[in-house]
Amino acid sequence: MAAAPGAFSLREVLAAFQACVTEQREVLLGPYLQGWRGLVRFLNGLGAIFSFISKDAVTKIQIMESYCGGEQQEEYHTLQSMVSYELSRGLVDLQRRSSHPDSGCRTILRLHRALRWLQLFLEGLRTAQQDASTSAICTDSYNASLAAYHPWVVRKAAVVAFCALPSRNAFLEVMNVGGPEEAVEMLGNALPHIRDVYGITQELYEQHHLLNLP
Ligand SMILES: CCCCCCCCCCCCC/C=C/[C@@H](O)[C@H](COP(=O)(O)O)NC(=O)CCCCCCCCCCCCCCC
Repeated sequence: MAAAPGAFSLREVLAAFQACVTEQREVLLGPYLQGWRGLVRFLNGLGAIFSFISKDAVTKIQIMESYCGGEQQEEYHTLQSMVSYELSRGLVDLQRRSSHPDSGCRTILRLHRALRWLQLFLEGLRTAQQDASTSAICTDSYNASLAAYHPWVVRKAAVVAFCALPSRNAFLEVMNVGGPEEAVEMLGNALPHIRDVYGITQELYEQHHLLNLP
């Protein structure tokens, strides 16, 4: 079953991550942020209990959009150009947040860590049994990724919110990609692109010692 015309489908959202990587293996920030916008829209549709998560994601997307549409927008065309621009101009707080608390580098790092959660979650969702618990898949993915960077109170609130997630099949249904088999197939096609974006970003941040920005 195809998604209704005009309906919001996660297929396009995940396709944005495919459009991120150029032939030169650079990551385009436009489609990257577009992908995140779509994910947040999807998250909002899951219920108000997730709004503390989507608010934080929106704040970070907006910070990035203001750079990408601002005076120095050329420098924010790709992740690579952003890193070299901000580092060469001393626009990144490396030890503690002070004069540049919202640099592009630290803001993308937060989304990058969340992308690892997304990758693990989608992999879990794709390979789990039909009757698996989405909230257990989500909790496991979170504990194996983002949780390490969050204080206790955020971890608690996140795990409580995950309990509100629908069952695996209902979740695949709200993705609006078609039936569960089609959704699983779409995830199989989308995941290599998400992994690719994650891998390129991770390598770039490692090279420049940016993985622990405050
Ligand atoms: C489907 C269930 C969705 C669960 C989402 C899992 C992620 C849980 C993250 C909990 C974040 C809580 C909010 C606060 C975060 C900040 O403290 C923290 C650090 O920022 P700071 O250094 O500026 O303080 N921020 C972050 O780590 C960034 C979090 C960004 C989360 C974006 C989550 C978007 C989720 C999109 C879900 C779409 C699911 C699609 C599946 C088919």
